[in-house]
Amino acid sequence: MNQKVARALTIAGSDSGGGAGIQADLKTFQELHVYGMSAITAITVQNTLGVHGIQEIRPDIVASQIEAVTTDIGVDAVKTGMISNIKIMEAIASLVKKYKLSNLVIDPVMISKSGHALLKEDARLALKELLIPLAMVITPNLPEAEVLVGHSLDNMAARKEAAQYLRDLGAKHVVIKGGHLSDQENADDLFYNGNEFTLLSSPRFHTQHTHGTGCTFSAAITAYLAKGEAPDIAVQRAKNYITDAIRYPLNIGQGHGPTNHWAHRLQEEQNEK
Ligand SMILES: Nc1ncnc2c1ncn2[C@@H]1O[C@H](COP(=O)(O)OP(=O)(O)O)[C@@H](O)[C@H]1O
Ligand SMILES: Cc1ncc(COP(=O)(O)OP(=O)(O)O)c(N)n1
Repeated sequence: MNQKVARALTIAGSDSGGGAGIQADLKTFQELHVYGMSAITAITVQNTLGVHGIQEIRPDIVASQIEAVTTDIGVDAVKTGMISNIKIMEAIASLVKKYKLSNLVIDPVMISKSGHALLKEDARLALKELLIPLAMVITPNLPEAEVLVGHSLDNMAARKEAAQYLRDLGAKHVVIKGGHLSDQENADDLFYNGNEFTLLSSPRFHTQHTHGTGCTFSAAITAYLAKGEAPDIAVQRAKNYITDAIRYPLNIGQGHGPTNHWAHRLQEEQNEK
């Protein structure tokens, strides 16, 4: 077997509970048959009930992790998740430029669903100025998009304008995720490629097991980009992946449990029986 292996790097925080962050990203890469690598930005003490502590990693150590894998193994696509402070953000942006990591997916993680701040307020501007201009795809959830544009986005016209604003900052493709629109029947994400708007649509499942949905979705986009898919296709395939991962929950933990990374295999396994 002499097959080319697609390689993806996640630059994100560790979630000890395994539902979000680095752990969710690596599980997603593995499930989608992409070789996964990591640069850890912070260690969180976390479970399905919440975030109980954070230890940031030194910026030079974050940078060294990125350099180590980029210069040796190589990276076909990269994603960022939790980047809590400006110094780490500066280090990442400079290496993305140095190594011309063009397939960059930015999940602008700010607050966990349990309400814990994962990005310092003074780092928001750096996110806009340093990282977003480098993005192939950016995937804010609704509250994150509102912070980035600085006002509420309570209707579709406002969300389309926000997507254009993020394009103008330099992100080539924008997905404003609709998971937080809990009064809507569907979980629809607004995708914008600079020419047209598309809805990535799925049924909305009434479940408390949505911890790490954003991480898993952005990791799946990264995996498909690493495999050579165009961004328009990568986001749709990632939407299918996260939809199944939410549709068939694992029912783990006492709080907001993780998504099911094996779910996309259930159909295949049924067919094999
Ligand atoms: N209850 C749900 N049912 C179906 N899809 C969902 C649900 N909640 C979130 N999603 C989907 O999961 C992905 C992540 O969205 P979201 O939860 O908004 O992000 P985040 O985890 O960053 O807050 C999106 O594709 C969104 O539409
Ligand atoms: C270490 C770490 N990174 C990111 C998040 C946020 O994950 P997300 O996919 O947005 O889902 P929720 O945690 O908000 O449910 C996290 N919690 N931890």
